[in-house]
Amino acid sequence: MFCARVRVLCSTSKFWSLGRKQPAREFTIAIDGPAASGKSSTARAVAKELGFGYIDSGSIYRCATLLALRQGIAADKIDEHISELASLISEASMEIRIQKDAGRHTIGLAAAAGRLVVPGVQVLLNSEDVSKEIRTPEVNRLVAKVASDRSVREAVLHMQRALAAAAESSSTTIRQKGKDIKVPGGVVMDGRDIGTTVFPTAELKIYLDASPMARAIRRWDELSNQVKDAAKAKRLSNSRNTGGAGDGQSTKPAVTVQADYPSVEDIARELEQRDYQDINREHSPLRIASDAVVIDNTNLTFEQQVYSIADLARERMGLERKHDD
Ligand SMILES: Nc1ncnc2c1ncn2[C@@H]1O[C@H](COP(=O)(O)OP(=O)(O)O)[C@@H](O)[C@H]1O
Ligand SMILES: Nc1ccn([C@H]2C[C@H](O)[C@@H](COP(=O)(O)OP(=O)(O)O)O2)c(=O)n1
Repeated sequence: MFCARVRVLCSTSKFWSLGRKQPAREFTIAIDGPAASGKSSTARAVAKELGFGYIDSGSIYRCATLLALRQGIAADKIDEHISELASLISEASMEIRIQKDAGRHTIGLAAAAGRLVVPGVQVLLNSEDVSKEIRTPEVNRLVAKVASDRSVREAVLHMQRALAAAAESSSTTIRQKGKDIKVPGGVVMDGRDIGTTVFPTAELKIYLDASPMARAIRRWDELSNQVKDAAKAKRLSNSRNTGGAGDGQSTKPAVTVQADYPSVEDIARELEQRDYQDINREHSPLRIASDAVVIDNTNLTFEQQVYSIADLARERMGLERKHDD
């Protein structure tokens, strides 16, 4: 059930090299910020609100990291194998599929979003669904290191721009106050350097932030929901295999929810380390673009942040705001 689908085959697509002129765009929203500040969930919901395309640029760096892990490249050997890795990325095909409905894995997200629809995203690397594999602790640990290399960033930049060009929605006309108004098509992309490097002329740049503890707690909530979900699925499959549905006849012990996910403090440490690497790297570090609107969502609801960004975009497109503050 997909409402949008983009595919980029790196080796055959038309690319734009670093520094060359960007393709003309209608309306681009760049959302940057530190890890777990709410970028991707917000970007997906804003894209859905405005009928725009969406690209999660972090997933491209995560795919690059997965390629490195699968090649057996050790974390401390990345530098030695970087040109091999950059050509693997250039030869890879990647597809980002936007799902209409929030899937099982987004239960926490759906709760946070209230009545907002937050589409899920499926990521395909060389036609294989790697949506889950790119979010494992191994990838989390290595991704900032992989993303710090210039040749990797150059290969990913080509992919980002090509994916965005393919994902951009086309313009439509609406009737407002008796007048026909052109609504531009567009794309929302989230990451670390979208407003500074990838789309420096984006029509709207948002820098999303939240306190380190709020971010760690949100990630912990996500993990604990995933673990509970997995345990529930296992319980269901066990009860199916034993022919009962929790009827007390089963000889197998009930599956208990294992606390095999990290503590909030562990997550806070991991986020802090990754932020440090992203902020202090030489190439395209995480920075607040001078013309970005900074939103600290520590005390905002998910809906508040999505609606305020969507309304800011509407204002800049010459449209009426839809939500009152
Ligand atoms: N304002 C908010 N209040 C509470 N939870 C939020 C808010 N914004 C985002 N979240 C939740 O925070 C978690 C991390 O968000 P995510 O979009 O994955 O961040 P990022 O892409 O920056 O890593 C998700 O579970 C999301 O639903
Ligand atoms: N435009 C981007 C997007 C992500 N990155 C890097 C930096 C991050 O540590 C990793 C993973 O990004 P991702 O957005 O998936 O990470 P979080 O969801 O915030 O935990 O990729 C980047 O350097 N530039």
